[in-house]
Formats: sequence, structure tokens, C-alpha cells
Amino acid sequence: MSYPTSQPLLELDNISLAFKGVKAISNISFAVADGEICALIGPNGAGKSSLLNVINGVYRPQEGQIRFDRVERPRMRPHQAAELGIARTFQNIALFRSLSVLDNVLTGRNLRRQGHWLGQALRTPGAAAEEDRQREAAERVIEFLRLQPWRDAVVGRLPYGLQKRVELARALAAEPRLLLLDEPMAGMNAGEKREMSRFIVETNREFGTTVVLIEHDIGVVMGISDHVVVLDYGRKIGDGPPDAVRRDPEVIAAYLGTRH
Ligand SMILES: Nc1ncnc2c1ncn2[C@@H]1O[C@H](COP(=O)(O)OP(=O)(O)OP(=O)(O)O)[C@@H](O)[C@H]1O
Repeated sequence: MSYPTSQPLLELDNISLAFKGVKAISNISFAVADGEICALIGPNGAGKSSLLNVINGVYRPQEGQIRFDRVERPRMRPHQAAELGIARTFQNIALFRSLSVLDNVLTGRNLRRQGHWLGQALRTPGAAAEEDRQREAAERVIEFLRLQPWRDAVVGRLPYGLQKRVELARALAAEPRLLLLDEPMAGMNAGEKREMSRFIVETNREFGTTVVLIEHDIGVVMGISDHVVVLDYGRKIGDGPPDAVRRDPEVIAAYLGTRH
């Protein structure tokens, strides 16, 4: 449990985001400590996915500052976020459905590839050695997430829970410092959720990967998070260790209680 002692990896200061004048995020500030698992919770439409999109540069907020590893990143684009070590999965699975598990995981290695595309196209010895290195790295992730039985299976034919795990594998293949997971357990049964929770915790422990995840299942959130941030109508209404957030009257009223 790293919260709240370690240094912040990600700091959001007064972030506001509007779509055509309609505010999705209002003046949100919080910090994610290096090495922690931070959950973003809140009712539908609270602004959680929009906030992940701000963090990885898909949306540019109209107001506010973001610091990653204590360096201000005022105009981050998604590819810059990826280069900095921010990887992400999506609410609706975004995989190459007709490719195998291994090939999908290999796409997560693209940023880590050395050498020139021409070498790859001409299959020079250097390029072949590099290809072997990438394949070994992808195989290690497949093994870590116990996906070996499906490594050559076409992703589109796998059950939903496994596709979610492949998406996590692809994100991990990039060796991120910060992993953004948008509802990694949505649509899963209790057993699949337990399994996915274990993989997230193991990733965090094994590689020290900092995790920010959106999750609706409060039991899961309380079980795996070091830190919980609660959003409601685009505002932050709770921020702290899970036990404190669970007891916060405003959070109980807005989210855990009956207001919605
Ligand atoms: N691209 C967009 N254009 C216009 N409005 C948007 C866009 N994306 C999000 N919104 C609006 O911003 C608000 C926050 O949406 P967001 O998807 O971030 O919420 P959320 O907390 O992730 O919800 P959910 O749990 O349903 O995924 C909503 O009112 C939504 O309608």
C-alpha cells in the first residue's frame, strides 16, 4: 500500500473540460502516487471516461494543468502519452478482432521496437533478431496473464472475459509506468472479476505499475484500491483511502446511497 507516502506520478490541477459549452469535468484536482492503484468511481455520466481521455491526451482540457512524473505536460497528445509510459484499455474492447492473441499483444510492443521499418520489410538479420526480442517480450506477458492456451486463437472468437484480458496484455506489453483501465471488469461474472482483480494487483506488485481504473463494482474497488476518487456530475466529491471514502457522507448520498 503506497498511498499516501510515495511521490506523485500523476497530478491533475484544476482540470475543466467542456463539450460545446457543456461541462463534463469541473475544476478537478487530485494526485496519483507512484505505485498505487487508484479507482475512479461515480455514477454514469460523472466524467470518469472523459478524465481518462484527458490524462492520455485524447481530450485537451480548457483549463488546468497535468504533471506526469513532476513535469508539466500542457499539450499532451495520445502518442506522447504513450511514449511517456501511459497505456490504456477501453470500455468497449478495442482489439484487432481477426488477429491472434499473440499478434494483438505484439501491437502493444510497437513503441518498444528498435530499428527501421525498411530493415523489417527486407528482413535483415538485425531486424529478425529484433523481431525475436519483441516476440519473447510478448510471450512473457502472455505467460504472466496465463493466456498461453489461447496465444494462437483469433481474438474475435474468444469469450468476452478473455478479450478483456488480451486488452490488458496488449497494454502491459508496452511496459507502461501508468496503466489506465476503463471498466476492465464490465460485463464479467463474479469469478471473472476475481481473476481480473488478481491480474491487476499482480501487475501492480510485480512491475510497480501505477494503475488508474474506472470500476462500478464497489466491492472490487474497495478490495484492490489504495486510493479512491469519487466524481459526480463532473465534480470531485471524494478523494482518499477506500475506508475513508466509504464513510464520507457526501459520497454515501451521491453514489453509494439512493440519490441516483
Ligand atoms: N465526445 C463527447 N461529446 C459530447 N459530450 C460528451 C462527450 N464525451 C462525454 N460527454 C458528456 O460528458 C459527460 C461525462 O461523460 P463520461 O463518459 O466521461 O462519463 P462517465 O463517468 O465515464 O460515464 P459512464 O460510467 O457512463 O461511462 C456526460 O454528460 C457525457 O454525455
